[in-house]
Amino acid sequence: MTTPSAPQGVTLNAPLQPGFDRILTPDALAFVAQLHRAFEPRRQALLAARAARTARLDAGEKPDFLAETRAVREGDWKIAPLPQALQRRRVEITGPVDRKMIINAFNSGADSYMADFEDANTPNWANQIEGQINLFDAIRRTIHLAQNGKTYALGDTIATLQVRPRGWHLDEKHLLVDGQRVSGSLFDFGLFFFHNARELIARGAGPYFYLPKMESHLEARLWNEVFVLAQNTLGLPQGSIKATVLVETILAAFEMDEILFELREHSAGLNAGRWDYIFSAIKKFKVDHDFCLADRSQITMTVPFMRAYALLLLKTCHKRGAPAIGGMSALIPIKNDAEKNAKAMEGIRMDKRRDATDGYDGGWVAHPGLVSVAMEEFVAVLGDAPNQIGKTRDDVNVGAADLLDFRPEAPITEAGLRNNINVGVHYLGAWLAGSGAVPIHNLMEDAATAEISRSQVWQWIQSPKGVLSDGRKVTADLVRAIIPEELAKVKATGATGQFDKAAQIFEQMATSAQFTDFLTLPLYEELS
Ligand SMILES: CC(=O)SCCNC(=O)CCNC(=O)[C@H](O)C(C)(C)COP(=O)(O)OP(=O)(O)OC[C@H]1O[C@@H](n2cnc3c(N)ncnc32)[C@H](O)[C@@H]1OP(=O)(O)O
Ligand SMILES: O=CC(=O)O
Ligand SMILES: [Mg+2]
Repeated sequence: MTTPSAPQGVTLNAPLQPGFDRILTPDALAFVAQLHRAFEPRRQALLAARAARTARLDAGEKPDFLAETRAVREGDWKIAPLPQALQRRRVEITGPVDRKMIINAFNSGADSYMADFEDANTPNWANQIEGQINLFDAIRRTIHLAQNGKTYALGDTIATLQVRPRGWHLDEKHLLVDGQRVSGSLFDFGLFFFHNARELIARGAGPYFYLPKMESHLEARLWNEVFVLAQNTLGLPQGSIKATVLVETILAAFEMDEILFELREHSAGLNAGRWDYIFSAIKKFKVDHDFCLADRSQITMTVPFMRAYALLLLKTCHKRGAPAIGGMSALIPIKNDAEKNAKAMEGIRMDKRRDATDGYDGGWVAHPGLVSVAMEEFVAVLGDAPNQIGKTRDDVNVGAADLLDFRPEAPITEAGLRNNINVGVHYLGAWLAGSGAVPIHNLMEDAATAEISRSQVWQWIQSPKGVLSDGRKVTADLVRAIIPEELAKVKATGATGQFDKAAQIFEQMATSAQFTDFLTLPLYEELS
């Protein structure tokens, strides 16, 4: 519908539930429309460039560091100084923008909190707008909640807020400008920035963001231009915005210096987004018959290509005076099983110890129950220091071949195949029902981890190397036979979700000859 007060050319295709008008004001919509008109052609051109690059990779091209940006890599420059609020980021908690979780995350004891409109979130209309309302209230400290006999409000000391808008590939179909869907990135960023940038600055912090799933420095340049226009429009000083880029695609790993350089006035460093990174490696080399990774559980941070990526990210950041933030272990606290829980906590401890010892300035956790364990590991290395950006890693030497050293290839097991199918069906079903982050088999699953599961099944069917350790080839027929069995197991957990529909979509995505670029693209079209 076009509301009477909607700006020229702006159409809202969704119900205005009570309170939504606080966010969807005519001025805020006009701001998003301004961003759309300024940047949508570039977004589309960059998405087309992704597709063209994919076609070249499918034809056998191997990524390498860019010849045309050698001067940037070899130049002596640093990012702009960090604001006080982003100097200390030893533990960052992340989570969906649900009201209770927002309050819990702010109060968790973490230095920073990344409110997630991306991997941990189903971008249905209610989640997107309620998430904006929740953040609006939290920033002004008016947020509170009474639920299940408990009351929730912000404590005196809260984490520094960072917000992750959706990636460039996603649309927001409920807002049309001049008849076109707007970008999900610009919708999430635009509404948040319009309402909160000034307020955040007045409260001693600023509009801080995490930027997901970029594949090139040109995509970072687009974000930088968005920031410049946004700051000018609101009359805020250039450089007020700070953004940390997730290096979570294999192609971005070849352009880390360039990404920091593009955003240098607005940069708050890089983060090693491990799960999307693994997914991206599978996606970009999906038709390379020499490439086929083992069971998902085998692809840890210490396998050759992941270790190379983590060290190169760290070295690149510190050379440029930028924070290097570690990614997330999928381990979460395990209720009612002390032994398993102790093992999970030890896993978290080891993960953070490795990052801190390597030189990372902080790392992500998925759950408030993990903050103190992660903090202990960073404090053990950093002491009172806010970060260890001064620890340069000139000893690290990572080349293209190291980033592309895709091992291990074995084992691929029936248990691994079943687990991928089970997780895929469960996650897709939960996502369709509105939950973008779910505990499955005692692990955090979100859009990035689920992407690995479903893309591995696709690749194991397509690749000659997709052979189980008992000698059976993974085939579409085998996968079709297993799906109903795993669907029944998912339903038997009593979890909430649209699992029958999820199983259909999973089967289609896993067994069709064509690879689906992002699982969230077809799923989004299923949302009303
Ligand atoms: C690949 C990536 O992009 S990683 C980043 C994206 N992923 C994420 O952010 C995942 C964040 N984590 C989560 O969503 C959740 O921890 C889950 C879904 C994995 C598990 O959630 P639950 O099953 O609800 O956990 P659990 O029951 O143990 O929660 C205990 C309490 O902690 C709260 N909690 C759990 N995780 C979080 C979180 N990340 N932020 C804030 N509060 C949280 C719960 O709301 C609950 O609160 P309550 O006691 O007041 O009711
Ligand atoms: O966004 C983080 C990731 O690991 O993916
Ligand atoms: Mg990710």
